[in-house]
Amino acid sequence: MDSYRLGKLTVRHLAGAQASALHEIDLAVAQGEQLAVIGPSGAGKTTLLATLACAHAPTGGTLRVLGQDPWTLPGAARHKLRASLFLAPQTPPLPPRQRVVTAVLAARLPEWTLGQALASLFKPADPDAAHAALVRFGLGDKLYARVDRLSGGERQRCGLARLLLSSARVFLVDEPLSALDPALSQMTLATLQQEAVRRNATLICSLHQVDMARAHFPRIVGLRDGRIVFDAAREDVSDEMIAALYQNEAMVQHTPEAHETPERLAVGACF
Ligand SMILES: Nc1ncnc2c1ncn2[C@@H]1O[C@H](COP(=O)(O)OP(=O)(O)OP(=O)(O)O)[C@@H](O)[C@H]1O
Repeated sequence: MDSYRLGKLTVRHLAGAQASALHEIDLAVAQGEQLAVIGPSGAGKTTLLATLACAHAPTGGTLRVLGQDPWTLPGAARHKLRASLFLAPQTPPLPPRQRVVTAVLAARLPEWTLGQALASLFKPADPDAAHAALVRFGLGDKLYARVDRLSGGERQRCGLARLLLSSARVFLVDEPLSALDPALSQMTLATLQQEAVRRNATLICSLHQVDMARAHFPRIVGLRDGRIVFDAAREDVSDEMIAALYQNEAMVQHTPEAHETPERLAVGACF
């Protein structure tokens, strides 16, 4: 079964300008596939991941998630579908005063009753599982640390450790390496990819590190101005395609019109 099938999908932010954040996106992703989404700032990567996580309703086109249309499902069924999708935002929403163990175990909230959830706030339900997840991200010594005492990179990996405790079949990870040094970046990406393979989960990861994307992901989607510029196997992605994707429009040479010549401007400036 496909994890995703998008047809001419368009998304507009309510508070945004008139332009859509995603414009007529066609995309099919098979279960277990691993792909990186790259593109300049503002290209729409975060919006795409949030839409795939069913956090944003599209304004046009079609979206099928694990064979279902999330936005025609009743609320309870959509909630159940969302539990199969793990969205790891770039800045994980971890309560600052909470212990790391509690924050990581919160990944199990969708499976718990209210009583179990409340009990785990006072006595963590499964600290061994939380510890094992943290070890895989190099945070084994932070189990009982307070979240607000973690560095930015530690907090980011703490958010990713939650993913290991979830029962998700799709991992949607937004710029997981933005606060990490090169060695931690390698380890973090390897852990995410190994876990995805282990449970045959789909991994869709937005990255600013183009070299990491090309080195580690078999499929690369290039996004710019809310549109897919290319969707290709990594061996088919050339340096020219990358350069065009990131080409800065502001740097494009502007040929002045006759009335904008320096002489004319100078005369105008004198008077
Ligand atoms: N909540 C919002 N309300 C209004 N507009 C938004 C909102 N979030 C994003 N946008 C706009 O949607 C477009 C896509 O933004 P998005 O955050 O998806 O890009 P991105 O590729 O993830 O950028 P970055 O690499 O800088 O994180 C941008 O023009 C942005 O200004």
